[in-house]
Amino acid sequence: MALEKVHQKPSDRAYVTFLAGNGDYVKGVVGLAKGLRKVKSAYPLVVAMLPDVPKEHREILRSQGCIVREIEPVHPPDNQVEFAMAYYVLNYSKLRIWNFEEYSKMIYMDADIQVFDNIDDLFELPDGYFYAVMDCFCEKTWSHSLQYSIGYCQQCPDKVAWPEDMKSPPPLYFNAGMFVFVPSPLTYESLLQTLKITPPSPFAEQDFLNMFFEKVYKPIPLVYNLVLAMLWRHPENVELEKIKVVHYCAAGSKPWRYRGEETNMDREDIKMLVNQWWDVYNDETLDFKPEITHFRAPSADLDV
Ligand SMILES: O=c1ccn([C@@H]2O[C@H](COP(=O)(O)OP(=O)(O)O)[C@@H](O)[C@H]2O)c(=O)[nH]1
Ligand SMILES: OC[C@H]1O[C@H](O[C@@H]2[C@@H](O)[C@H](O)[C@@H](O)[C@H](O)[C@@H]2O)[C@H](O)[C@@H](O)[C@H]1O
Ligand SMILES: [Mn+2]
Repeated sequence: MALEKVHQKPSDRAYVTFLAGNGDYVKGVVGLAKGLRKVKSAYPLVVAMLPDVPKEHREILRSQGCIVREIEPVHPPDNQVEFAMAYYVLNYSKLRIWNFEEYSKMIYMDADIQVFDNIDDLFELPDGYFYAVMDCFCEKTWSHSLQYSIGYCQQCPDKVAWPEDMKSPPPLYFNAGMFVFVPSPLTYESLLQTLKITPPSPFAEQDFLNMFFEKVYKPIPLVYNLVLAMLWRHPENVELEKIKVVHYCAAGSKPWRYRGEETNMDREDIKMLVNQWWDVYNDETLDFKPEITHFRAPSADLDV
């Protein structure tokens, strides 16, 4: 009796993260893969990885159901700028994801992000905009900026107004650790060509993406990307129980390296969020189980 295989509908939507080096960010990717499974996301996780990611790490990610895609690095033009973190120069390679044209829409998330509630609804947002959560300028990492020296932050624009004698406040600025985008060869080529003539700046590809998408950037609520510094910089803007996505980007907050010693890392809410990350990472019931192919006999015409 012939058996027909029931196929899952192939998805042209996916989450995508970025992995470089042979360090411990691979733990972040495993955590993210398990977190997306825990919230029953309908879409796979693609990992855009640089050639320097070791075979062992690639196998770990494949065994967790990740779709592994090797990308070539993207280097910014030569520059004298000091990046806010020296390793940020790596992050320009994120731009390769715009070339994943087999996907109609993707959600990018850093490997130091965890998803605690299903956010698949973001895939239904109307095309034509670049969706991401607004960042905060109050951390010392921003000390190079005019905003920081004035004490201005877009998270509380009325607290310290932008000086009258200076031109209008800076355009809304997003955190590039999470965004909804449409892969497109045209956009990809334009990104790479524009990068060649754009002097690098302290927040590397995040600054570049903010400049590139300025006119189409549409903020989405911070529940979709809680930049941890918001907890102590703008607690009035945060309702922790409603947060869907946590971004462990504050210094010392990477769960897999957490020691609780850096500034603000001894906060109870930080300890709770780090423990929640570990609960997902250590939960073996969330490990990937290769899909059992469902076979079903074609509906036989019963002789009655
Ligand atoms: O050694 C590294 C550094 C960074 N990343 C990737 O680049 C992203 C951006 O770096 P990071 O999250 O540390 O920046 P932050 O959001 O903390 O500024 C990470 O989440 C990883 O996806 C990586 O894979 N290996
Ligand atoms: O390469 C630049 C990076 O810039 C961003 O991180 C920053 C930013 O959020 C600041 O506002 C915080 O103060 C800081 O802690 C944090 O590291 C993105 O998260 C990351 O993906 C990447 O684009
Ligand atoms: Mn990050």
